[in-house]
Amino acid sequence: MKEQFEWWRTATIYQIYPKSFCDSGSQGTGDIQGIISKLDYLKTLGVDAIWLTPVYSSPMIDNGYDISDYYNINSDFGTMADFDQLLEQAHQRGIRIVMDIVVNHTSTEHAWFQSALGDKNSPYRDYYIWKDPVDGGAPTNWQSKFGGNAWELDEATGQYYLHLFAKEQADLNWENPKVRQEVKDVISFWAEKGVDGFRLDVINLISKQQDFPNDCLGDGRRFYTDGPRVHEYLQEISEAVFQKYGSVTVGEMSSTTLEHCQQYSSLDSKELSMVFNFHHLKVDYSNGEKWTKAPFDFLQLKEIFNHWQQGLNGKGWGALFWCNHDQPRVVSRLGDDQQYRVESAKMLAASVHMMQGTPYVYQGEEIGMTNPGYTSIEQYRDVESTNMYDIMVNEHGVTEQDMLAILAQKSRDNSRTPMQWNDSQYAGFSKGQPWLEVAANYPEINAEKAVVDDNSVFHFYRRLIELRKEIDVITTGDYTDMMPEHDSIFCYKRESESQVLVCINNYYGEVVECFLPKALELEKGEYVLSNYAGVTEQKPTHCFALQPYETRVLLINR
Ligand SMILES: O=P(O)(O)OC[C@H]1O[C@H](O[C@H]2O[C@H](CO)[C@@H](O)[C@H](O)[C@H]2O)[C@H](O)[C@@H](O)[C@@H]1O
Repeated sequence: MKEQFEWWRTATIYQIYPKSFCDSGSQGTGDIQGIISKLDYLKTLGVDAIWLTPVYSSPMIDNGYDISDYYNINSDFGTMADFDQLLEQAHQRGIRIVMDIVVNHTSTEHAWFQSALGDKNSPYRDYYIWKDPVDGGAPTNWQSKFGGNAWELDEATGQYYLHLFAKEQADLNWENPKVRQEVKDVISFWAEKGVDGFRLDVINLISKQQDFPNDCLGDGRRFYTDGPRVHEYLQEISEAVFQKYGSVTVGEMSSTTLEHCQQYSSLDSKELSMVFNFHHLKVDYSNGEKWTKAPFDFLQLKEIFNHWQQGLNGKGWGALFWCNHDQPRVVSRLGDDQQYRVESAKMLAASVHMMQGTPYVYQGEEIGMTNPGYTSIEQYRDVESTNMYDIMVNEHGVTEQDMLAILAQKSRDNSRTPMQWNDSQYAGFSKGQPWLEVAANYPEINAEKAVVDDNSVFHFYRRLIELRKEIDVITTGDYTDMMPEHDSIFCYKRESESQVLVCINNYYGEVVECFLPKALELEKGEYVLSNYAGVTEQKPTHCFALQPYETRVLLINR
């Protein structure tokens, strides 16, 4: 079958957020030379590819997701020569490079927008989405994902432009064929350089319902999420660029559905290789609201995994992940980042890495980095966090103390703290003061310590990455949740004609008894991985006690 020859189905991809990864000097922000200096570390971890979040020219209102020039490197990160060196050095080590492409919107400092602003006759006016005022105000009640109305007035022309994110991120008008041609040109430029793939930012938002109705039920997302022409546009770009260059592609799908994702990532590769969806990361949203402080719903988490694992099997392909630059650290979120930090970080890792899909590891996840526990609004830098703080405190009457507690759980800055390389000043991230405060636990939690400790979270991830290449059923097997009703164990089975793999996880800090069905042929089985000493030497049994946050991976060769 074709998919057996696609490298990314057995690969693990490492996400780098360059601003926070490694500074080769003392400016306090990471750079490309810093990344090059850590390629051997990534080689030791065993990852197949790096997904690099945006390094293009940008005013950095949204840390690079506001691009002002798609053909240049942001001077804070280095030069095009540095980028070419990174590509060459990564390739020399057998590591591929996946670039982030942000084409739902551009920065308002992009030359196209600068020409369009204030001039209805600009050749670039129709590159963006402009509307006349309605009743003297915004054209619709759609909300920006970063807070407030999604339309901003262009005073010179009296029209509004659409921005689904910050007002400095203007949405492109994909109805205009010239915009689609520009997108193809941009992607071709990087593919020609030898870049191996692309991660497409919020790509399912590019097609808006053209009558732009008010949303009396919500924030407007139903009129542009998985919109009317999105599949047509993706097929057009794929045919012109991705298929031509053999690029791997992963689409970030905001608030999407399984049915659309089956089509985006269908096995005929007409659109994308795979998709990110975020439903499993909303199980700690109270009534669907992100800006709340709530415990996670364990049964709902399992239901979501079951829905997506079974729904994509044989129809599409998903990315497997807990962490990225928009999500809090998973060990703080779903694990125990104090007493059982190491055990819970490993258990959470195993529970997604043994599923079907392509795992993504976000920088620092592989050493069990935690949320920093900021206590003051001055410590935050993220545009979404600071906007929402103002809105919740000044417009919704949330107390400052409550909002700080919410940010400590939900802010995107939780994952953007500098990478903890060693126990020297600033965690070895930079010789100068970092742009965002380092988490105070870096003397204990850092890469240097992890690499020399065989029992570290780092070596557990390394083993997970290896197992994916050694055991076929991890890539190909069907998925069944064996205990969907259990209130603390997540135990699922992967099954092919020749193998059965069972991944058993205790999601809580108490010992719990686990009973495996008699039908499992345990006499042919062995434990291939565990986060507790001595388990892999044991013969599997049908009944045993699972320790706090214990994970066991059991393989049965039929
Ligand atoms: O939570 P969802 O509605 O499912 O959306 C998924 C994520 O979408 C946005 O992330 C990406 O686009 C932003 C604008 O370019 C950028 O700021 C972000 O860094 C990108 O990853 C949204 O900002 C995230 O919070 C959502 O998780």
